[in-house]
Formats: sequence, C-alpha cells, structure tokens
Amino acid sequence: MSKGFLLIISGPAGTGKGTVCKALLERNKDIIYSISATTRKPRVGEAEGVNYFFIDEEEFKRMKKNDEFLEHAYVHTNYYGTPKKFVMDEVNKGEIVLLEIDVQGALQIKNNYSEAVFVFLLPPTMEELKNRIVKRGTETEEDINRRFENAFKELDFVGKYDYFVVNDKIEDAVSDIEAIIKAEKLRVKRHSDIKDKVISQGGK
Ligand SMILES: Nc1nc2c(ncn2[C@@H]2O[C@H](COP(=O)(O)OP(=O)(O)O)[C@@H](O)[C@H]2O)c(=O)[nH]1
Ligand SMILES: Nc1ncnc2c1ncn2[C@@H]1O[C@H](COP(=O)(O)OP(=O)(O)O)[C@@H](O)[C@H]1O
Repeated sequence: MSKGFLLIISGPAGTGKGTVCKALLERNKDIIYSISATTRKPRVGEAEGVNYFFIDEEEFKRMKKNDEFLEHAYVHTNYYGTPKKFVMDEVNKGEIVLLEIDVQGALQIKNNYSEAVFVFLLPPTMEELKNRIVKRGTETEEDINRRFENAFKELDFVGKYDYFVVNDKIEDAVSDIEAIIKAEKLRVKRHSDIKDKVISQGGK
C-alpha cells in the first residue's frame, strides 16, 4: 500500500468542484473528505458537519490562535480553514485525504507539505463558468459578480499546480482525477522499500 497523501482540488466558483468531488467520493469509498470550517452561512441543502462546520468569527479566531488549522484563508468575504488534526491523522494512517480549498490555502500547503498533490479544476469556457454560478442559484447578484471577478485572479495560479482537469462532462473529470490518483499511488517516493518488498513478498 502506498503512503497517505493530501489531494488538493481548487478552481473558481462554479467550476464544479463540489459536484466533481461528490461524484469522486461516491465512486471511491476509500478517499477521505476533509470537512472545512467556515464563517459562511449555510446554503439551502448544506448540512452541518457534512459540507462544512459552520462556525462564527469568534470561534474561527479561537481555532486559528490555537493553531488548529492546516491552512486557512479569507475568500469571497468569509473565512475558511482546514482542521489539522483530523487530516493529518488520516494521512498518517495511509489514507488519501481530499481537500477542496482555494488557491491561497493550496499555496500554504505547498510550502509545508511536499507530499501533497495539487489539481486545478477548470471550466470548459468562462461563459459556461458564469452560466453555472448563475444556474446554481445560491448567490445574490453581488456575490455572483464577486465570484466571477475572482475567477480571473484564481486562474493566475494554475501554473503552481501539478495537474489540471477540465470539467466539461462530470464523469470525464472524475476519471481524470482517478487517473491522477492512480499515477500518484505508483510514485516510488510513496513506498518505503520496494526492493525489500519484492524480495520478501513479490511485487504485487
Ligand atoms: N483555503 C481554504 N479554502 C476553502 C476551504 N473550504 C472551502 N474553501 C474554498 O472557498 C471558496 C468558497 O467556497 P464556497 O463558499 O463553498 O463557494 P463556491 O466556491 O461558490 O462553491 C472555494 O474556492 C472553496 O474551494 C478551506 O478550508 N480552506
Ligand atoms: N460538468 C458539468 N456540467 C454542467 N453543469 C455542471 C457540471 N459540473 C457542475 N455543474 C453545475 O454547475 C453548478 C456549480 O457547481 P458546483 O459543484 O457548486 O461548483 P463549485 O463547487 O466549483 O462552486 C452547479 O449547479 C452544478 O450542478
């Protein structure tokens, strides 16, 4: 079995990160999803402890002060952070842990965890991106415009990522991420001693 690692997925609002991650997790029961804490208010259909841990600003500041976040960022007027203990315990057990986080958070992890894998999810076109944010119907016009403007800034960071995946058809995007995971599991650095293993128990 390969060592555990962090799988980071970022992309502009409306690209389909939530949709693609959900489908990926349904098809791959062994991947663990990291539930972030946020000061954003829940959307219709979102549940506490499923999509996010919905907390207030005071609690967020307390967690930050206690060094409870692996990374954290201020995105589209709200705070978001990844609870550290849960994620690191799972990685240390050998699990793949999926983090759906913004580019600022991804860069913080890049500087501290060399074993992490970075995937940038792209929309097929900017027009389709706008359509998807509007179609989702969860934001005010002001929030939609802010997210769309931020999309252009976020795209500047694609060069910092290891892989890009275009979310045209959901199933194709999921298959691409599965291919990335498969390749990453075969990295020599994710196995402690391949030669010894082959000699003692064969290469399988
Ligand atoms: N840095 C960081 N970003 C997060 C975290 N959780 C979610 N995000 C990002 O925050 C942004 C806003 O997320 P959300 O409010 O769910 O809105 P959406 O992008 O419109 O679906 C997205 O780019 C998420 O990937 C986190 O724990 N840390
Ligand atoms: N491949 C796709 N084709 C068409 N619509 C999509 C696709 N992926 C996601 N969507 C839709 O686009 C909207 C935004 O998706 P969502 O997963 O909420 O994006 P994000 O989490 O990146 O903000 C949702 O209404 C979703 O159903």
